[in-house]
Amino acid sequence: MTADLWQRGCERLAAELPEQQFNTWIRPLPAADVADSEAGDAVVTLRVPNRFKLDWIRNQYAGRIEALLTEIAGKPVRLEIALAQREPEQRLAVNGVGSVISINSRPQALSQVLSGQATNGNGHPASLSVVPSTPPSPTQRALATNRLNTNLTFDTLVPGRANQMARTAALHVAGAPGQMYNPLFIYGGVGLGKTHLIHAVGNALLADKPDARILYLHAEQFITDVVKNYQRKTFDELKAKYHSLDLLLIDDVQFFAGKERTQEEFFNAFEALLAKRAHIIMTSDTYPKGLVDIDERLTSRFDAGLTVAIEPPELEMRVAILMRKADAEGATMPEDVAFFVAKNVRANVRELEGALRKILAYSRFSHKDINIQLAREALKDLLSIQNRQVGVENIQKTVADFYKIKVADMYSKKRPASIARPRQIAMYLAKEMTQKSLPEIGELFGGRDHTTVLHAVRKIAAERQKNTELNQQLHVLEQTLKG
Ligand SMILES: Nc1ncnc2c1ncn2[C@@H]1O[C@H](COP(=O)(O)OP(=O)(O)OP(=O)(O)O)[C@@H](O)[C@H]1O
Repeated sequence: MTADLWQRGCERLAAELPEQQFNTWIRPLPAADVADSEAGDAVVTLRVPNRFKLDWIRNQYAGRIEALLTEIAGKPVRLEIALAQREPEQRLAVNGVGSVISINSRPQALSQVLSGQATNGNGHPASLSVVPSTPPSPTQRALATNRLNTNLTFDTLVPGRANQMARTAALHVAGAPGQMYNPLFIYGGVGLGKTHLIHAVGNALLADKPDARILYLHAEQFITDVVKNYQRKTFDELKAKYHSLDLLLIDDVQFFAGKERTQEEFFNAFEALLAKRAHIIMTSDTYPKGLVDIDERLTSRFDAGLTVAIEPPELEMRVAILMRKADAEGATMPEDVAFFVAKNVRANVRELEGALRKILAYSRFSHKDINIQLAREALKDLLSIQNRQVGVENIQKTVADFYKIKVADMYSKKRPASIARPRQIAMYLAKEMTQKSLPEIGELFGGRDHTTVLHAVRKIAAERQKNTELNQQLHVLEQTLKG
C-alpha cells in the first residue's frame, strides 16, 4: 500500500469539498497511517485531536473518505478514526517547552516563574506553568472588569444550522473551561453572532462560577493596552492583568495584523493562560491560516484547539431570529411578515435587526398592526435598492471584472474552473437579481440549456451557505450591482 494514499485522498477531498470545510476539518489532520490487513484490505488510521472532531469527521466525512481511498487504492479500504493521545499531559508539556523558549528569548518574560516538575529529570513528561511574579493588586482587579454584556447569552442566541457547531463547542467550553477545545477559534463574516457567542460563554461561566476571572475585549483594546503599557514601561501590570485570567474572550484577532509588539505580548499571554489551563476563545473574520500579517507562531497555535465557523443564517433561522427579537421587544410579528422580511434581508443578523427596528418603529408611529403591507412601507428604501433593475449584461460584466476574466468567456464554451466558476456565479446572480427565467438566462449565456443554469444556481446557492469567503464575494458583487 502506497504511503501517499492519504495525501492523494486529501487532494481529491480538497477538490470536492468547499474550501472552508476542507480547511477546517481535513487540512489540519496529521497524515493517516496506512497498513495492509490480513484480510487483504487496507486499514487507514486517522488520528484526530479531540472527540468533537472525531464525531464530526465520522458523521460527516468518513463514508466519503473511505470511498475515495478505496477508489484510489483499487482495493477495499477501511477507515479507522482514533483519538490522538495528547491531552492533557503532553499538551502541557508542549506548552511548557514553548514557554521556556519564549522566556529565554525575551528578557521581559523572566518575571514569570516556572513551577511544577519541569526539571525533575525522571523521565515523566515535564509539566510546568507560568504565573505572574506580582499578584494583581486590588486596584488592578477592580480595573479588570469583565466587560461582559449581560444581554448576550445562550438564551438570547437563536440556534440554527449556521451556528450549530460553534454553539455546541461554546456550550461545551462554558460547562468545562480549560479542558477541551482550547483555544476555541470562531470565525465567520460580519454580523453573524460571533461576539454574541463569546459573551454567552462568559455569562454562562460567570453564572456558574461567580468568582471566575473573565475578560472580554476587542483585539483593538488589547492593542491599546499594549501601547499604553509600552509607553509607561509597565509590562508587569499588563502581564498581571492578562495572565491571571480563567477565561479570555478576544474578539476580531485579525486586527493584530502587522502589530508585532502586540503579537508578542499576546503570544506570552496565550502561552501563560494555556499552561495554567485557562481557556481562550477568539473570533476572527477568517480561519487561522487565512490570517495575514500575523506571525505563524501564533496562527498555528490558534488552530491547535478547535476551529469552527459561523455561517450566514438560512431562511428558517432568519425567520426564527426575527420572531424571537420581535417578541423580546414586546411586539408580535406574524409569520408571513417574518418570511417576507427574511426573504428580502439576507446578508446577516445585524441587518435583520435593523429591518426589524424599522418595522417596529413604523408600526408604533403609525399606530398600525404589523403586516406585509406595513413591512413593505417601512423597508421601502431597502427594498427599492434591492429591486432596482439589474440587467444580465451588467452582471456578466461585473462578475468578469471581479474575477479578472473576459466578458466574452461568459458566453464561450470554455470549461476550465477559472472561467466556469465565475460563469456559474454570474448565472446564479442573474437568477437571484433579475426576473429572467432559466431558459432566458441560458440563452444570454451563449445559448446554454436551462438545466445548466439550474445546476449553477443550485450549486452556488448551496456553497454560499457553507463557504464564508464565497458568501462575502457574492455580497460584494450584489452591493456593486445594486449601486
Ligand atoms: N443566532 C442569533 N440569535 C440572536 N441574535 C443574534 C444571532 N446571531 C447574531 N445575533 C445578533 O446580531 C447582532 C450582530 O451579532 P455580533 O455582533 O455577535 O456579530 P459578529 O459576528 O461579532 O460581527 P462583527 O464581525 O461585525 O463583530 C448582535 O446584536 C447579535 O446579538
